Amino acid sequence: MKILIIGTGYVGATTAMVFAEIGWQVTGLDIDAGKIERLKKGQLHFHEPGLEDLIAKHVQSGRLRFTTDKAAAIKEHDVIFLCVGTPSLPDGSADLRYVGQAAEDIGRLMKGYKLVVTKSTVPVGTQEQIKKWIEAAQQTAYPFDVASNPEFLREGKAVEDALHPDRIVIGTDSQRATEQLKKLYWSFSCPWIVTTPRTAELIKYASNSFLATKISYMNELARLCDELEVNVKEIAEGMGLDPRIGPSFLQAGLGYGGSCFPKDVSELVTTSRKHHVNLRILEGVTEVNRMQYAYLLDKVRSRLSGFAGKTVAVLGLAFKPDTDDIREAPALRIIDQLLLEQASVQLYDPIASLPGNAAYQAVKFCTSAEDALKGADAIILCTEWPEFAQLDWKKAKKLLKQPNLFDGRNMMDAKRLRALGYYYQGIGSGY
Ligand SMILES: NC(=O)c1ccc[n+]([C@@H]2O[C@H](COP(=O)([O-])OP(=O)(O)OC[C@H]3O[C@@H](n4cnc5c(N)ncnc54)[C@H](O)[C@@H]3O)[C@@H](O)[C@H]2O)c1
Ligand SMILES: O=c1ccn([C@@H]2O[C@H](COP(=O)(O)OP(=O)(O)O[C@H]3O[C@H](CO)[C@@H](O)[C@H](O)[C@H]3O)[C@@H](O)[C@H]2O)c(=O)[nH]1
Repeated sequence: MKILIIGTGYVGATTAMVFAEIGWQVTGLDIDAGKIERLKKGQLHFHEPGLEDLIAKHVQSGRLRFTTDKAAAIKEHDVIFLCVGTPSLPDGSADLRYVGQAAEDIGRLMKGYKLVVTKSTVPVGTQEQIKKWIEAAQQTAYPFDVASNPEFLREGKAVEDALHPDRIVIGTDSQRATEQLKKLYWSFSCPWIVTTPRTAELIKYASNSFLATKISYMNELARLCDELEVNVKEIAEGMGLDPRIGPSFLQAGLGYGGSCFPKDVSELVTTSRKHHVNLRILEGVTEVNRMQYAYLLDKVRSRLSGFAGKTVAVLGLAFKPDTDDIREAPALRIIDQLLLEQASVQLYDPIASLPGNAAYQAVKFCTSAEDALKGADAIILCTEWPEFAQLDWKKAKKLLKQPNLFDGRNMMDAKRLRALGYYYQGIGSGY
């Protein structure tokens, strides 16, 4: 079986690598010629630890190739994975235009049986819609099957997650598709869930929304911790030792960002409303997350008695470490607000950069953390890059105008920094 991956972003490039790694012949197809040119040379167009080396290895061996030639690619491959983006529409629901375009291409250009597998995160009922799009575009009624196979990898840990998944979920009504997918994933020994397309689609949204719920729960609790002079990190530790709760996703901070949680929670809430079901917990999760950055910013504003004329060092831009992805990054909301309130912003991130638009012209993008601290009245830590913990904070204090440190990721040792003379505030850092 030859595998075609449509869309070579985070999920597509990683999926292509995984199938090449277990021995299949794989082609990546994208409409973005710039991305394909780089991938052909074994270069990645985003930052993901370990992925570029593996892609380069398989490009060199000839097991992995990349193209923009839709007609040839669709004709030559029996199994096609859809890995295109599904961003949010203004009403919060998923924009399926890229999925629709890819399905239409498949219908129009197929010349024999195809198995079309959706890895993109898509709303419940999308497999039925994909079938209709393909059928509508077909000139000859070649047979095909569709299947949902949601992806659970995390950015920054994509290689590890994709090569060692904790489950594989397959949603299809076709026995032939199930058998083909089991053959494709031959080397994986994790649990399998084979179910209906709708169930598979909902498992993905339910998983992301539950993880987002854990985070918002801890963020709300952190606000109470601040009032009660209790440290939320110790609460998380105490809770996490209960195996029914588990230690992960209990870190309070600036809230969740990235290309998945915000849009997926929003899609599930929007779809539910269309079915006259109000997911009140998830509405609360979204609301807590929306205001979490403002919670920290209020503390900074109050400490500085307003932002006008003040210099603020923002450390970290990416929505989390080990990625250059800034989609829905809390740091962006913070920078927007600081600029609005006429602060001077000095920003540093080890790999992420600001969008090139005029709104951010006023931000001084620095080449080191130390550079960003020079003359600052306050520091806001927005991403828990390890290099920030390793900074010489004693020396750093001398660079600052005022030693105010606001830790949006609760990553620093509060006692040590206070002993060094910093005014330190985390989120729910309590005492
Ligand atoms: N990023 C993640 O960590 C992650 C994890 C799990 C699931 N997902 C889901 O996977 C999907 C893809 O996410 P991503 O982050 O990889 O997106 P992305 O934006 O990084 O990549 C999507 C790619 O698809 C290409 N594309 C769009 N339309 C196309 C078409 N008709 N033909 C060929 N290529 C086309 C784009 O040019 C782009 O390169 C989304 O539904 C997302 O929710 C993402
Ligand atoms: O305890 C925690 C854990 C995470 N976060 C934040 O939550 C966001 C998302 O983090 P993470 O889940 O690690 O990153 P993603 O790459 O967005 O991965 C999520 O979204 C993907 C896309 O759907 C899924 O495939 C993954 O399973 C799911 O973890 C980030 O802003 C983190 O800073 C917290 O604030 N506290």
